[in-house]
Amino acid sequence: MAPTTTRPVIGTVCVPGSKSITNRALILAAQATGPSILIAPLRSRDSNLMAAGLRALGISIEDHEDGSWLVTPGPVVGPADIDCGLAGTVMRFLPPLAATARGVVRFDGDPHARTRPMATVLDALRDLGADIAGEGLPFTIAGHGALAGGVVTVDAAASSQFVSGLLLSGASFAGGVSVIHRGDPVPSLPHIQMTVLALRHVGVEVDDSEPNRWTVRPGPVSPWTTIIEPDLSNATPFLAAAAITGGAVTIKNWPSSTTQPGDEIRMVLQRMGASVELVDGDLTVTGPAQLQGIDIDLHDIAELTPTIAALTLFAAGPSHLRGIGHIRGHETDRIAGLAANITALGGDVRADHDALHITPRALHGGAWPAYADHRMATAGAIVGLLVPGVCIDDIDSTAKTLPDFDRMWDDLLGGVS
Ligand SMILES: O=C(O)C1=C[C@@H](OP(=O)(O)O)[C@@H](O)[C@H](O)C1
Ligand SMILES: C=C(OP(=O)(O)O)C(=O)O
Repeated sequence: MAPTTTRPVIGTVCVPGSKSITNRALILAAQATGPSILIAPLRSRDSNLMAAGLRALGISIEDHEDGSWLVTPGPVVGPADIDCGLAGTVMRFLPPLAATARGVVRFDGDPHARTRPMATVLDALRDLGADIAGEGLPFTIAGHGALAGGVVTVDAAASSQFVSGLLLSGASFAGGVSVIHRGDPVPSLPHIQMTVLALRHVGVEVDDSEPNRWTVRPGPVSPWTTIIEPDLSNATPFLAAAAITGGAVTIKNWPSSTTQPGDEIRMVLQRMGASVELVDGDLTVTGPAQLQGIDIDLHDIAELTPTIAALTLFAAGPSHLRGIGHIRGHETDRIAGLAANITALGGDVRADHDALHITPRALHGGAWPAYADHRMATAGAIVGLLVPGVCIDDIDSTAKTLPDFDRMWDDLLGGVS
């Protein structure tokens, strides 16, 4: 049962490392010319699965007591069985590296993972010289110890991760890789920028001067000792708690500049009427007496949709969340899931093929299925703050990126700061 509150939520939260940065850093460290240290990496199901997958391929990843990971690269070898769980970053980022392995590498994942879009990555790898059986999870790569690489055309309208995955291992392909996108606009483009900047950081040459074309030159990857930033998307439910209750929540160590699209929550909350202040790495959101509705295109920051949808339920007027068609391929069909859950609580929501239109009205308690989706679960927790009797069936789904979510949420509501 989601905890409710009758008073403004006030407190301070430290959010663990970014999923997107941790899993990029792991893939890059696995290809480096020497050991890398990841300081404060995310330790969650998605990042543990990435680490387990790399270990299965022969990469050494040592756990240190302070929570850091020492990654020592080695030859990428099969046979290996890789569990992707429900992690998009594992299922799209690891196969390109596995395609350079010597030996057979089998991939599978959770039941719903088998329905997430995957064929684009596998077809692209085939075009680049890989020997693959399967069209989606489960699939098998018969690695020959090297991948030719070269130019490949993909339709990445369903996920930016198709592009990021190919680029992240491109320096290890014999001919590098040039990825050309043809199709509707690529969603979550800032996540590709995150990939490009991470590659440059480890000395890989990337040309992204033309829209919809990214070229990675083959060459060495430098070791990377880095402190992983907090996960800004995972910070959003805590900020939402302040925004809807007229409270004030501070997130520690908010980066002053970042490649994480989650940073855009500042703009969203401001547009909805909250006050947002970033001082010396502390981001504080103070909720207004009344939030305003918002009409916004979330194509670039679609990962934030569940949190923003929850916020809009408590606004003064209607909201329109547009450009989010591809989130039907996320952990669950998030458009359908949000629409069903909001409707079940008495809410007024209309789902288009690529948008949610929400008009606030009084809600009542009821079931809020998580559909194994961490962000659906945290969206339910936000709603439950002000709607007594919201029952989230699977709060443990938050372990995908934030295993401690329920304790952190309770601590915040208990006024621990
Ligand atoms: O590259 C990444 O780390 C991610 C890219 C985005 O995927 P999509 O492009 O499929 O939205 C985002 O939603 C996901 O949470 C993480
Ligand atoms: C879309 C998400 O995850 P994934 O990396 O599994 O695609 C997400 O975390 O919101």
